[in-house]
Amino acid sequence: MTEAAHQLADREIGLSQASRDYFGLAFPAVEAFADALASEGEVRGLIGPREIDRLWTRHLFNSAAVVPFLPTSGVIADVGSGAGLPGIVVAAMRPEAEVVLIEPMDRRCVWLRWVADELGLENVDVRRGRAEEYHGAFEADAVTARAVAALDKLARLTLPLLGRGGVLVALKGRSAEQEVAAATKTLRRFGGGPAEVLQASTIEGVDDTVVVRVARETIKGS
Ligand SMILES: C[S@@+](CC[C@H](N)C(=O)[O-])C[C@H]1O[C@@H](n2cnc3c(N)ncnc32)[C@H](O)[C@@H]1O
Repeated sequence: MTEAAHQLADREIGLSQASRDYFGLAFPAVEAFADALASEGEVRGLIGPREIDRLWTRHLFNSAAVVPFLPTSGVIADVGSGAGLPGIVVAAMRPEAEVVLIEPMDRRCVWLRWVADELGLENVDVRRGRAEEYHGAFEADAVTARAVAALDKLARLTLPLLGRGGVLVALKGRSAEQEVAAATKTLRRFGGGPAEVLQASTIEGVDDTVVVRVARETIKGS
């Protein structure tokens, strides 16, 4: 192992411990979710073995970064939840909200229902299907998404799920600014206001998570 690799590993372990301490104290269900992903989640093929070592720093901590941008109650939909990122983390940290997890793959829905039940998260509602199938079915106060599609496509999928004043909070990476530029027309077409690219952080000193936030300002006919 090179010196740089050692330093990186130390940083990962330090951050994992800090994250685990923080979530373990404040949100025990997030810690229980980490344990479930690392055991049953790996067995069921929901998460790769390589990801287990960076579960906190790359996945849970990253997922938790959306939470400060979300309302404390109302309906929050997570589109393309997969293994439950960020949806299950959001449900654990926003216990007063109804969290709707929209996921087309049956195997993933079975997992999401199992893990929500295991963690005692009564505010989770798993709906199998594509986001498009739920347009007009309900009006969410917020929608979250991580690693589902570039913003242009994501806007088409998610903005119609929002009521007026609702917010899309998407986890993004370094391409966020370019995605916003490419999505300008689509955002306007679906009633979105200006997209904000924000650095998000739940642990001091770590700010490499990028969140794109868009409010739905208008709805056709209103
Ligand atoms: C790359 S995975 C990301 C999963 C999870 N959000 C994460 O960050 O680990 C993308 C997920 O989006 C789901 N998906 C793809 N198209 C979708 C759509 N139109 N509506 C809802 N979910 C969709 C896939 O089934 C898959 O679970």
